[in-house]
Amino acid sequence: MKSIHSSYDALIIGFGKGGKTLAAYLANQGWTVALVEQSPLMYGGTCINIACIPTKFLIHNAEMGVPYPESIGEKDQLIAALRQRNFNLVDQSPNATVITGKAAFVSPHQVSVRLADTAEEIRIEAERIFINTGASPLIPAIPGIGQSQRVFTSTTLIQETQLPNELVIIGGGYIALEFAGMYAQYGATVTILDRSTRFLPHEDRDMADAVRSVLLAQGIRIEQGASVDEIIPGHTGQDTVVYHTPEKEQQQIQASAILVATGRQPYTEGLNLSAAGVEQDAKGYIKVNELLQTNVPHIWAMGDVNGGPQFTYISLDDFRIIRSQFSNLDRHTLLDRGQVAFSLFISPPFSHVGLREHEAQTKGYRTQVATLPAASITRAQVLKETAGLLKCVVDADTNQILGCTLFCANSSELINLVQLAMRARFAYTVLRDTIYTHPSMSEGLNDLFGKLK
Ligand SMILES: Cc1cc2nc3c(=O)[nH]c(=O)nc-3n(C[C@H](O)[C@H](O)[C@H](O)COP(=O)(O)OP(=O)(O)OC[C@H]3O[C@@H](n4cnc5c(N)ncnc54)[C@H](O)[C@@H]3O)c2cc1C
Ligand SMILES: NC(=O)c1ccc[n+]([C@@H]2O[C@H](COP(=O)([O-])OP(=O)(O)OC[C@H]3O[C@@H](n4cnc5c(N)ncnc54)[C@H](O)[C@@H]3O)[C@@H](O)[C@H]2O)c1
Repeated sequence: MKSIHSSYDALIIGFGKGGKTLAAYLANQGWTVALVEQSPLMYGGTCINIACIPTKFLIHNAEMGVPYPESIGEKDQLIAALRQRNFNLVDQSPNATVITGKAAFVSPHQVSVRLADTAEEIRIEAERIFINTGASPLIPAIPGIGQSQRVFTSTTLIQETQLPNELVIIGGGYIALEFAGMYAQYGATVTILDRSTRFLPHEDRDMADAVRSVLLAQGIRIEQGASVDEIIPGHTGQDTVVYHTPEKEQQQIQASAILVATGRQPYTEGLNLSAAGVEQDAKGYIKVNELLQTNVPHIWAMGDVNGGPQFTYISLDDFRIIRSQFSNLDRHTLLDRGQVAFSLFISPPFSHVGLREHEAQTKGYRTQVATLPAASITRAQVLKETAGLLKCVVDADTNQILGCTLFCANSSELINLVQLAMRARFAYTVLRDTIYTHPSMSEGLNDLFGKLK
């Protein structure tokens, strides 16, 4: 281990995507950098250890038919290797040091760190401080939830080596749907209990209905408007989840595992932000300006903890915003971020960028809209992945693409192509008339945009 100094040019708290990239960048520029991470099992942050990478690996294995216990073992090997690689990425730089311990502010320029191995408390000062501490699962106050041995979060469920027979998922967002698809493919009986009365409430109804029918066909039961009243711990390998429907009818379901996927909250526990005078919003997110500076000008907040969209690529873009303040590169701020695409990794993946049809109409656009069944794309037939629907929304007055939703094989790649076209402000005709390789899912864009007049 490298020796720890009492003072650094930059102190980064948390080993998230933005923070680790910034640590390597600043160290390369000759700054002295300390990166504090509370757990050796979290080098590299949430994405590689407990979120994007392990879940997408497990989803892919499920699609390939690899048995669950084997998949969990392979996943553990993969993330151990990535963890080491991420540690080296920062710590092997001569100007950067990874310090393993829990950081807490003592004053605006000083942080105490309780070292993970010795429990010793050390103090570090830094001219500039970057907070990148992420988010943690939000656990609703459901009676019995604390007593149950079968309640899991996304972090703990993917550590289970045995497949749960009956998985009940509380929530209907990203984690709920990705885990539902994955565990159903591994062979579990899956029920989603979603408090919202509408499935995928932000999506156009035609797209939401297409997703819902595919998940139902995969054997997943979906209860909308389900409010969980109680979890009753059982002694025979199952708990009882008691919930009521919008019509106030009480229902019960048996669960060998219960996944709580009801959102995530900023991770500021123990950080003692008040000692630095850093302000938080009503939900606890750290308030930042368009440069990601907090109200204390030498302290920045990046990644999930600053209340932006919770994606790894947003944390990386937060790095770009901060980098532009310490380099000769053009200034990049939150104001020029533009449209952010996302992909929900169900089978097939569901991806979106820009405005939905209902949003474009609410904003007063005169729209042209087209949809295309995924089955009409030859590549989808080749892949035997014919489920799904594609949709585009175009400004009828300017031919600009307003939004696109792709529920089809490879949509997590295709959506980046559409996003690039939107960013370049291409007319939709560019995507319609581009020569794509064959047979490819991209060719679907010829046909989708070709349906517009
Ligand atoms: C199950 C799941 C699946 C996901 N899938 C995707 C996906 O497919 N694609 C995608 O883009 N996003 C996905 N996300 C979201 C993505 O993981 C997060 O947006 C991203 O990891 C946030 O990174 P971050 O930079 O904010 O910090 P994080 O990576 O969360 O890092 C924060 C680090 O700070 C440490 N820390 C916290 N407090 C302290 C302290 N006081 N002292 C020292 N260290 C501290 C933590 O241990 C942690 O390692 C997923 C999330 C989950 C939960
Ligand atoms: N593919 C990806 O990029 C990906 C994958 C997973 C997670 N993520 C990120 O992680 C974040 C957190 O994911 P998430 O799924 O936990 O949150 P989410 O905000 O996506 O969904 C929360 C869901 O829980 C429901 N809910 C809330 N309280 C409830 C209750 N008491 N009972 C029943 N349902 C309840 C809501 O209606 C909603 O459907 C996401 O916002 C996303 O940014 C991204």
